[in-house]
Amino acid sequence: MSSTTAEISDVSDKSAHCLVEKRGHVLIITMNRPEARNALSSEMMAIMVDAWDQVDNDPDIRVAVLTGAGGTFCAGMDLKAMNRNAPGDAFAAGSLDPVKLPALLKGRRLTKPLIAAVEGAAIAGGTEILQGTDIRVAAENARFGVSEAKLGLFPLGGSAVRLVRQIPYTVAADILLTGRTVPAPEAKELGLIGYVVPEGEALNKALEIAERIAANGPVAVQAILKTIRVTEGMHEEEAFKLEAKIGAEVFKSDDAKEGPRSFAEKRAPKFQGK
Ligand SMILES: C[C@H](/C=C/C(=O)SCCNC(=O)CCNC(=O)[C@H](O)C(C)(C)COP(=O)(O)OP(=O)(O)OC[C@H]1O[C@@H](n2cnc3c(N)ncnc32)[C@H](O)[C@@H]1OP(=O)(O)O)[C@H]1CC[C@H]2[C@@H]3CCC4=CC(=O)CC[C@]4(C)[C@H]3CC[C@]12C
Repeated sequence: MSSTTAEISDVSDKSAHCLVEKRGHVLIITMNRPEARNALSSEMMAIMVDAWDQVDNDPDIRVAVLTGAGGTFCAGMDLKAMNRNAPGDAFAAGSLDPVKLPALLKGRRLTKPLIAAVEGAAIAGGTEILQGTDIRVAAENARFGVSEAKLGLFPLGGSAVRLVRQIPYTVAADILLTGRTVPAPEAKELGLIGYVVPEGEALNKALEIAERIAANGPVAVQAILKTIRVTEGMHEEEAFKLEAKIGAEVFKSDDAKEGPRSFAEKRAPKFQGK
């Protein structure tokens, strides 16, 4: 039995706004308010932060998958709750600092790969959190957008900074300023997502990718990810120095010995993540 199809080892309270499920080496985080199209609630975001901590701190977890329940990824911030509790008041009072929004992976990135599995709408906050993921799979019916401006809001989930770094400038500016919806095929063409799969298949495809990553050497995977993160935006020469430092450490690991040994012995590697 593969790691992701192994018996579920931990499933959180099914009525919670976010479900966290460990399958083998993979942690699946499911935004779970389908009746509100998985709009972000305080409870949901608190569970997400705990899940990110679990991903980073549990050495047995090698990959994480973020998805939404009920055929929707996420409809962004809970607009009804926002009416009751305007974020502007909290900003004015200084009780909330939007420089870092760890739930949305703004100002915080995971040390393990995070794969997004998107069905249906990923709107506003939904597309904002998507930009904090590493690999993105979407169903044919998926649609994206950073629609905050349409509501007179600012995309404080980080898109005004991040989107222009992830897709071509003019398209990012268009998406941010018009708030228009981007269908999955266009998102794939832009490189905002990497895979388009038939409706209902996003999670399966994401788990298939997760399994491939989980089968690789964890020390190498995490070092590659770290290098991508820390060298982002750096001059090449400076970046290569950091890359060399991080990369050379990998060669000291047991995993780096096990890989070539398994090849010579004509068997699958058994990586320990050390
Ligand atoms: C600013 C940052 C982000 C902002 C936003 O995301 S704004 C949200 C924009 N979203 C939208 O405009 C999408 C609205 N929804 C739709 O268009 C459609 O529902 C859909 C296309 C998604 C689906 O269509 P559908 O036909 O299938 O379904 P419907 O019939 O329309 O809906 C079904 C049902 O769901 C309800 N629904 C849908 N969407 C929402 C929603 N977004 N909110 C509430 N309810 C929704 C709909 O009403 C129907 O219900 P019914 O009862 O039947 O009517 C923010 C990102 C992060 C924030 C920070 C987080 C940390 C902080 C904490 C704080 O306490 C506050 C400050 C802050 C720092 C916070 C600040 C703001 C952010 C940065």
